[in-house]
Amino acid sequence: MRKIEIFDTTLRDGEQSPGVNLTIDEKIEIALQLERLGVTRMEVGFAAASPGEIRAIQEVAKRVKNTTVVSLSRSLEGDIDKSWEALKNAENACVHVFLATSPIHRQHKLQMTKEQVVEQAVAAVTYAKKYFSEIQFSCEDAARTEIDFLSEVVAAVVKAGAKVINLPDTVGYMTPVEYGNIFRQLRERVPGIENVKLSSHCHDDLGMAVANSLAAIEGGATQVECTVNGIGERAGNAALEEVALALDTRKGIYQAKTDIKLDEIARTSKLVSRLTGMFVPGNKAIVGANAFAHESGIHQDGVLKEITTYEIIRPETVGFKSNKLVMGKHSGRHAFKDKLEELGYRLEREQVNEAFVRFKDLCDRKKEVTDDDIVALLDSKILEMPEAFVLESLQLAYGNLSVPTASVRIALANGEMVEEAAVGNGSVDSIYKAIDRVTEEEVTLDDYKIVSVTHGKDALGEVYVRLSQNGISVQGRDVSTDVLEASAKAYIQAINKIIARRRDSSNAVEPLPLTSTMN
Ligand SMILES: CC(=O)SCCNC(=O)CCNC(=O)[C@H](O)C(C)(C)COP(=O)(O)OP(=O)(O)OC[C@H]1O[C@@H](n2cnc3c(N)ncnc32)[C@H](O)[C@@H]1OP(=O)(O)O
Ligand SMILES: CC(C)C(=O)C(=O)O
Ligand SMILES: [Mg+2]
Repeated sequence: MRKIEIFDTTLRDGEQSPGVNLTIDEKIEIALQLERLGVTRMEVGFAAASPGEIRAIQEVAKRVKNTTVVSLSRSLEGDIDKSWEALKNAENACVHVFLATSPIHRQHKLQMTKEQVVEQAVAAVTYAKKYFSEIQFSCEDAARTEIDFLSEVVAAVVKAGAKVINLPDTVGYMTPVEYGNIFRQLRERVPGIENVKLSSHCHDDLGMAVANSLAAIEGGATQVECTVNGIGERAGNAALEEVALALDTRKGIYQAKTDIKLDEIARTSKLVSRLTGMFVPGNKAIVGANAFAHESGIHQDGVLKEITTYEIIRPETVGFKSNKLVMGKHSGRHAFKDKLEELGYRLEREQVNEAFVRFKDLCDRKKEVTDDDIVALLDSKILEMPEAFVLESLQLAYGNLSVPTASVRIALANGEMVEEAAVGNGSVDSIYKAIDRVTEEEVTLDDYKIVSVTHGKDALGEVYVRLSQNGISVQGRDVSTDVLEASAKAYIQAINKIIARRRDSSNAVEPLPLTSTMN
């Protein structure tokens, strides 16, 4: 079996998804889960993008010990210096230097000749050696680069000291046969290529990112770059979970294995979805809500007789748990703690107690509490920030022929209670106007999404909002059986985040309340 290394770029290319902007704490959160998932490398950001990005990479690098932490850099000394600043305390660090090689990018974007591209790529790799023992070089838009020139650039950067060569299909243009052949041809043409790792990086513009990644493996790649849930620039990147499961399920074909702990996939997917606000469609392979659901009679008959008639992967394989303990109002602390451990959380006694109170509160509102409900409760707790405002109560007067009126009672940090009411163009609008009157914050609501995270009439609804104020953009989320309450809490959480960011423009990292002990 060949070993395939998984290079996760959820925190870099994944964060390039429009509307996604992770805080430092959120990046740490996801990074720790990626480490548990078993990725070989994780690209945490692009250090030169901002001082906050450098701090995020530094904070992740402090905590992650078993995975190589990567920062992306243009082929510029200044970018490489910043990556070093971000990574110098990492246990295992790698700089990922890139330069576009295709004619379109050379001519229109870089306005450089072939000779200048080779020269700048070599100079960058040579400069990076000053700091880093592990250097990955990417020929951006490799897939649309003339094969002779691609071979020339790769030969030059390998000679200069690059240890990993990544050949991205930056715009998702390739077919599997074409992309696999690029790897085959480079292996034939470039002297010394057997001494470096070859890596794929595929985008999903034509829906072929995973197929192309697998074709790259067949062509000789030993590293695959991908993101959780396939998020990323434009249509996204190859989905990590799909690559991992394709290799595992069809090992007879690919003869390859990864270090991915498959049963951590469901948890990782949920965490990334919640923190990025990029919801997973129901029909998404491996992690969609319907990925293991059988709806039609003939299928149901088949799986009842023999599960493999319609199921090629067991849900447990990727960490979807079967409900062994039924949790509800009559459950005690022991059963709850057992359930948390079954779901993969290892919490301190105090944290269990705190979660238990929230669980009991939910039981009063919901007949049966499912595993998803509990994970949602814990994840919403993880997101809590220092609170300038706390919603105490919410009342809404609504009728289909009258204007909705919301009244809110909100606790301020000094303990004072403030009440306000407002009318609006709908229930949510009236709630948000009443909250604005209390907080006196001028914010713009850039995005509002609502999804059902569990099933049934009393299902938990998750609300996601994105707010901005003077260039600061934050997300807020909350989960509740009452979507209007969740809407109010998500909005207040986002306002609290804006205040925290503004107050602490140096952006010191808050200790993580729960997940540092999540298993
Ligand atoms: C395919 C990918 O995903 S690549 C990664 C994309 N990710 C990002 O861009 C996110 C982070 N980016 C940023 O924060 C900003 O773009 C920065 C800080 C890096 C640069 O900002 P600015 O200095 O304002 O430049 P801007 O982004 O407008 O333009 C990019 C410049 O870099 C140049 N450039 C692009 N790629 C490279 C490269 N690999 N090496 C060297 N220069 C490059 C462009 O030609 C352009 O140069 P010009 O200003 O001389 O025309
Ligand atoms: C920076 C590179 C690796 C990239 O993201 C791409 O080419 O898509
Ligand atoms: Mg990319």
